[in-house]
Amino acid sequence: MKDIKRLLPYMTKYKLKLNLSISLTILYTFARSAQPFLIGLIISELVANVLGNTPINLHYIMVITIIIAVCGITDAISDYCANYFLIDVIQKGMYDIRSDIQKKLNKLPVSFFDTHKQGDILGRITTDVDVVSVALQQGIIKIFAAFLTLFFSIVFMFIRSTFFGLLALIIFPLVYIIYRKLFQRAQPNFMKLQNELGRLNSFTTETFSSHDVIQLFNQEDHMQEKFNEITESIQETGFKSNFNSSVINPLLSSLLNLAYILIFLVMGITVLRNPLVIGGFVLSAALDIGALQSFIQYIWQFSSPIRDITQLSNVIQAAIASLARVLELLDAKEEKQQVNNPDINLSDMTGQVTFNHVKFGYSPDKILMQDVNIDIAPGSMVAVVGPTGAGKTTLINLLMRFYDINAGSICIDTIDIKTMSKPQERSLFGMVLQDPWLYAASVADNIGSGADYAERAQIIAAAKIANVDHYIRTLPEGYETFINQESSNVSQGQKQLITIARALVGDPKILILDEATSSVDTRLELMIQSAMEKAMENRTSFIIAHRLSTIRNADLILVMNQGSIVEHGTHDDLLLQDGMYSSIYQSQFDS
Ligand SMILES: Nc1ncnc2c1ncn2[C@@H]1O[C@H](COP(=O)(O)OP(=O)(O)OP(=O)(O)O)[C@@H](O)[C@H]1O
Repeated sequence: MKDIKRLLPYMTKYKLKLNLSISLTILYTFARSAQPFLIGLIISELVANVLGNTPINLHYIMVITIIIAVCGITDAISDYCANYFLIDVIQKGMYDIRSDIQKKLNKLPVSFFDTHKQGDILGRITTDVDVVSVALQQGIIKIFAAFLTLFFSIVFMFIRSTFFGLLALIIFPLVYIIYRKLFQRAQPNFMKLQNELGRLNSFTTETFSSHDVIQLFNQEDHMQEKFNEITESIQETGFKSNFNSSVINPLLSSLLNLAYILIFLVMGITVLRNPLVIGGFVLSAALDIGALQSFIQYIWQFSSPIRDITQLSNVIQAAIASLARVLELLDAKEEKQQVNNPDINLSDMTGQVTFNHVKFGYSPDKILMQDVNIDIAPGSMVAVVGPTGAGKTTLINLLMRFYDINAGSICIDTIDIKTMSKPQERSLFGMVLQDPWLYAASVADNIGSGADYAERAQIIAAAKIANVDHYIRTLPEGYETFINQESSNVSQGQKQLITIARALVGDPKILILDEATSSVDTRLELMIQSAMEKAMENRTSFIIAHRLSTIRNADLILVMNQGSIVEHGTHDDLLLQDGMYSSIYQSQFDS
């Protein structure tokens, strides 16, 4: 219930349309419920005229018939319009939820994505929001209309006969108790089902994105087994939840039929014993034929809204589970919003970097870096090397403040990076990641995204430094060539050059290059190497090097192992030390 309340602001934002929809629903359910009552009035009048041997009161019958026609037309038109406005409100509400999720994702810390799988997040934005939207669309108006129809029907029944009105009311506590019991039984399974669907989403995203690797390592059978395990669990929880939910409808229908039989029985008795007197109390006079006809119609009509409510039970239960997953994402702890520090003049910064007694662990109980100290002069080229898992990427992650350190400080130009806002700090950096990721947009937009408001001249200048201007000009539409979703219309090496241009477009003070491990042909490799060398000129640069041949000219080489800097110096110094660097270098040289 608390979760459903959280949805309300998304709907009430569109107050006018929502109120219109609610008013029109009240109108059409009233008009619909009035019809049996009005027909009953005509029948009563006809019967009274025939039995009393009086002429048929045509005027009365005519007036009521016109009212019935007006009710019928009002019913149809307002039903249509109520749906129209409600669907509009719901779709706008879902749009708002999705954009809130998108905004939220931008505010979440990097560590959130370490613990939440991509496919699962994707499922929450797409499927879960959709399940909520369908339930609101199919459910909310039907359930609201169902309750109103029941309410108005009872009101009309009471107008005709208080006793039978009361009798009809006994159905409701019965329906409520059964519905609540079955609903509670099915709900945990619906939650499990939505989570399992999230797991399937993650699994398929992972397998599709690494399809070639799976085939390369003959992992198809293993993946198939994992897939079967998830889908079997979905099948099992899907059966349990939907079966429990689907039992509600037939069970309630049987009970309703029993209740009707009871009511008809009492009606029959009142006709035989008029008035019905129990224990000295006059409970009821027999209904006349018109009233009897209205009652029978109302009682049969009861089943329709009750059936609507019960039939929608599984849609609603699935939506409650999906809503919980959506809200969990919306409630995730955000990174603190930071304001730019006005005392910092970014354009005056030189790119000097220091790490002072930095201590860090991805989790507090597993410290990776105990005491890292580095001092890098502005404009130096720094290479970070070391075996896999040594902490090279972590060092960069900390410098970029993707994670906060446990102790110590990291400074740029003696200013602790914690005193800057993250956007302020990150505007000092250009970054070339190991995976040269491009998004579906033109080449120019891809390069331009490396800076705020990059002009065409800046884009071309960056492409020239990155040795990629000539290649771009040979493309069918030059800088306007559209790079497709998978970036499959540019080669791996060309992608790397474009990402170098992207990193340079904002003329950053500090450049980070995570050297790609995948090999490209020798000519392209030379082009990439020369692009990187040009890119590093006149700025502080960090290069995570996998091929030591690229870093011989580095001003400083940091050798990392198990989170610590175990050696540092120039290439020649380190070879003389004959330590870890020397042995890594030797092994690469030998191979
Ligand atoms: N997001 C993370 N959450 C938890 N542990 C992590 C995370 N990222 C890295 N680690 C762990 O931290 C250690 C250092 O990892 P890091 O990625 O910095 O190494 P690396 O030197 O860059 O390795 P490689 O050369 O293989 O890229 C490893 O033991 C790794 O398992």
